[in-house]
Amino acid sequence: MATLRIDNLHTGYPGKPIISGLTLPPLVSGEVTILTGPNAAGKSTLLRAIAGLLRTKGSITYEGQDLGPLSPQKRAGVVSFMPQSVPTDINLSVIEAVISALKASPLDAAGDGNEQLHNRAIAVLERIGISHLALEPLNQLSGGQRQMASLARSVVREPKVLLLDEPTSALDLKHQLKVMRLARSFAADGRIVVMVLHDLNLALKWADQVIVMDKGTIASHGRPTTAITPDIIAQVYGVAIRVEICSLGLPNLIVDREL
Ligand SMILES: Nc1ncnc2c1ncn2[C@@H]1O[C@H](COP(=O)(O)OP(=O)(O)OP(=O)(O)O)[C@@H](O)[C@H]1O
Repeated sequence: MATLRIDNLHTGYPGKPIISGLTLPPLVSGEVTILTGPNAAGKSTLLRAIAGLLRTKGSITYEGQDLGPLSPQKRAGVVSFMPQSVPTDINLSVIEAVISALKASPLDAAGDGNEQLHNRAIAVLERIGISHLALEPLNQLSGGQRQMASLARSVVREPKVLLLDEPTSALDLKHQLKVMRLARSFAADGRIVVMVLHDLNLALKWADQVIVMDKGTIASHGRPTTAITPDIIAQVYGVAIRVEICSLGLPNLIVDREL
């Protein structure tokens, strides 16, 4: 079992510290961790820091190896980050965008020729269920289609750690379930999957572990029904909720009122 450890992490933006001394529970391969919490809690900042996109102090280790000193290329071979907003100005087809994510990756450096890169990209589009969009220009896709294409770009490098920032925010109900099922299957491949989600019902039903962040710190963590309780949600969001077990035996969150 591979483990990502984040200890005493400090990060933020120039002149604007957001996270100061954060230690996360271990993130392990095979598991989906859902990171949730109010707007501006620091969730995206945390993912960006793990991805190596922000200056950090403290330690981020994968399998005991400090990721800090790795070159961007080596780090991208370990960690892949799907950002919240998908660029709309890329003048590429979906398949070209997925292949471009592979270029300069360790898989490319391993000497795979263009045909292998193309086949790898097609296989990912098929797995994600969007091979019919392969030749569509990225900038002419719907928001949800673009989000699925962005997911393809983030997984094509076969990262050990997959960081997905609100990957379901533009998706209809069916595609939300599809992405949650895919996230579980990426974990089943042996990856560490971390997703930022606002939908606490998806978190309750699909996560192995939930981390609730608030103001750059951890408000709670653990198995979904341990981390998401009426007390924690009242404290962090100022909202009264109930968690009931539905007829399928799954936890279901009902929002009652603002407090
Ligand atoms: N590029 C940036 N430069 C400066 N400050 C930033 C930048 N991006 C985010 N911030 C600030 O960092 C804080 C945390 O933002 P972050 O995006 O990490 O929150 P979040 O928990 O992901 O929020 P949301 O749920 O609204 O997406 C906010 O106060 C925000 O204003």
